[in-house]
Amino acid sequence: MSDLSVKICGLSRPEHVSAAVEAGAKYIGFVFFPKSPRNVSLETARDLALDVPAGVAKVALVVNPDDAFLDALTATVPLDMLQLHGSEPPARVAEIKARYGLPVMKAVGVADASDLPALDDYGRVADQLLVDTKPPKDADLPGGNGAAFDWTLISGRRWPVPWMLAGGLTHDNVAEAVRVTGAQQVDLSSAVETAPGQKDSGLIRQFLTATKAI
Ligand SMILES: O=C(O)c1ccccc1N[C@@H]1O[C@H](COP(=O)(O)O)[C@@H](O)[C@H]1O
Repeated sequence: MSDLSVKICGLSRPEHVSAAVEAGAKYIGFVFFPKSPRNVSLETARDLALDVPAGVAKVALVVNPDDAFLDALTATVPLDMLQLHGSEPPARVAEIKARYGLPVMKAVGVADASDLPALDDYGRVADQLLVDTKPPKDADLPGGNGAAFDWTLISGRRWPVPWMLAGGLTHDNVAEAVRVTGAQQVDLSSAVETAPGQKDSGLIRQFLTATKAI
């Protein structure tokens, strides 16, 4: 039995939250980014979050948020973690941690070796790292594009905080991704959808079943 922790991100319907929780996901992610097909309102996220049992972390994915938005988010949605998926510098990560008292996971995009020092920088201030594929400069979304990076870039690398692997993970490639990187946590969105933003309970179960065989 695998000890791999799985985060299913970009959920917007109660049946998909239930499918993820029942299949063993340890983190549930809600996206607050208007350009994303997975964007949810504060009220939708609140209602979904209220159904998530203790022991499963409710994560809000935000992109370069200002304090006014974070004030409203944290006042409305019961959360266990903030995921910063924009270009927030380390000082802003530290400021958000201090202001809201929630653990912060910082996403860092990787395309080549020049992206790796940022992981050390953020590893000094964030509670967790999310090692994701760096999007192309002209991409609409800073993540959630279903594209993997060269996992050998982080093979054997470790940071002083827990970390998740993300970017183009599927039920077919997750075992190899874990073998190459040594990840103990993984995060995904696109591969458990039938179209952008359309989650599928069967695909969610299929992914979690695949991780149990690792
Ligand atoms: O999913 C989104 O719409 C999204 C929007 C803005 C920033 C990040 C987003 N998704 C995150 O991207 C990674 C990888 O996703 P995928 O499996 O490659 O689709 C994951 O952390 C998502 O939470």
